[in-house]
Amino acid sequence: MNSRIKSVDNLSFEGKKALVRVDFNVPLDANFNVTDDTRIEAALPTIEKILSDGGSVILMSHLGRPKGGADEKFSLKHILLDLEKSLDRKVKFAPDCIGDEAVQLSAALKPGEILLLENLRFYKEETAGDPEFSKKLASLGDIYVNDAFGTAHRAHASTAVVADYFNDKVCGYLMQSELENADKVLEKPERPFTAIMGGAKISDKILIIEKLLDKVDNLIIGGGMSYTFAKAKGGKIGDSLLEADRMELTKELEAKAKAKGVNLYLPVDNITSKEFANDAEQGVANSGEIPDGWMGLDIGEESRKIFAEVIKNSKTILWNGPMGVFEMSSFDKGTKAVADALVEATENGAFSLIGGGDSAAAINKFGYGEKVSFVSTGGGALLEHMEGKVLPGVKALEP
Ligand SMILES: Nc1ncnc2c1ncn2[C@@H]1O[C@H](COP(=O)(O)OP(=O)(O)O)[C@@H](O)[C@H]1O
Ligand SMILES: O=C(OP(=O)(O)O)[C@H](O)COP(=O)(O)O
Repeated sequence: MNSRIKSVDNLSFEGKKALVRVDFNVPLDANFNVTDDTRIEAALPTIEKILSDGGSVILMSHLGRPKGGADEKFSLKHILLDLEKSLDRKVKFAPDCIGDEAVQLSAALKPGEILLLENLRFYKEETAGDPEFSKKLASLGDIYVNDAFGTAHRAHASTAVVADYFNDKVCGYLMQSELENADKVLEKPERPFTAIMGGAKISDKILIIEKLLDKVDNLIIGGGMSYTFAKAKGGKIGDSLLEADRMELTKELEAKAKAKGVNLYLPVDNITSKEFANDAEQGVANSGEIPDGWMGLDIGEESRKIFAEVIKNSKTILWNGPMGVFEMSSFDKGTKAVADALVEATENGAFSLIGGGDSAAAINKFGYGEKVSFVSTGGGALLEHMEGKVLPGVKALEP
């Protein structure tokens, strides 16, 4: 981790009010119930540390991407009960993240008490990184703590600019462990090092794939993005996902992999379907031989075997993006096979890091959360960190 930044362990919070940026951007169902509380649970150690020092905690976060002011749908009060249950404590709520009430509630906080502020993104000044807005937030606390790794790639008021107004600014335990685990993969990984990339879009992941070619021994590409590779080679992909404007790029990536001596594995067979539906008619097709009217929605049995073998023989594994439409049980076998191999490799001593919202959801769906080395709470943040970009939320904590 960046040796210039301090963590919560370097300070005592006794008698202090800590303004803590967390990433409580969690998924909600139609009734506004939290469907995955991983990010809430992940913030608990930092909160507990501050409270046990004798401090109080003011939590601030965004939820979703509200447009144009306060919007009930994106209120953080939807997560309040979940947070209280996780902490086993009462949490106060400020219905506005700045203003008189927030100031009064913060000022009245006693040691051991927690206040949650309403969604920061109800103000456009948050994403704009407005200094005046940042100053108002800063006035609520004595010490700034950033534990929002999932949002550390954003240079927003609460993730970066606010730090300018504090002498004491530190990272929380989650931020610290996210950075340390990413570094295990980035710096001197044990070999063989295998990266598994999947998911829907090449365009989202192109930078990281290029960067990884300098580091990995094996690169496995599955999921929706693999069909653009197949099409670029002259194959037939039917109605499978295609990013036509990225076809040239896939050829360049293949050439780069070859030049760097990286083994590139693409699916050799696919589970196909007539429709994007769990119960639609299914088939199997070799890669590059998917008939018109069919789409590839998962990797096939032979691909699963090949990928699993490579993964099981690896000592460092990075996984980002599912192998198929794992949300539907008919198309989750490729993703499950990769997850199984990853767990086996981890049991045999490999270090496995899983990043990306959907890969983490897949790991949790299969009940493997505790069986892999580290599941990152970051999607975009992890990828940008791995691409070698300096995360604004981390940079802001430097003295
Ligand atoms: N063959 C495919 N066709 C269509 N969608 C796919 C396919 N394979 C994977 N996906 C979809 O890709 C999505 C995940 O992509 P992405 O957001 O890039 O992953 P992550 O969040 O792990 O980074 C999932 O919703 C999954 O259903
Ligand atoms: O969920 C998040 O990012 P992710 O979807 O990349 O994991 C973060 O909370 C950042 O949210 P944003 O992408 O709206 O800035």
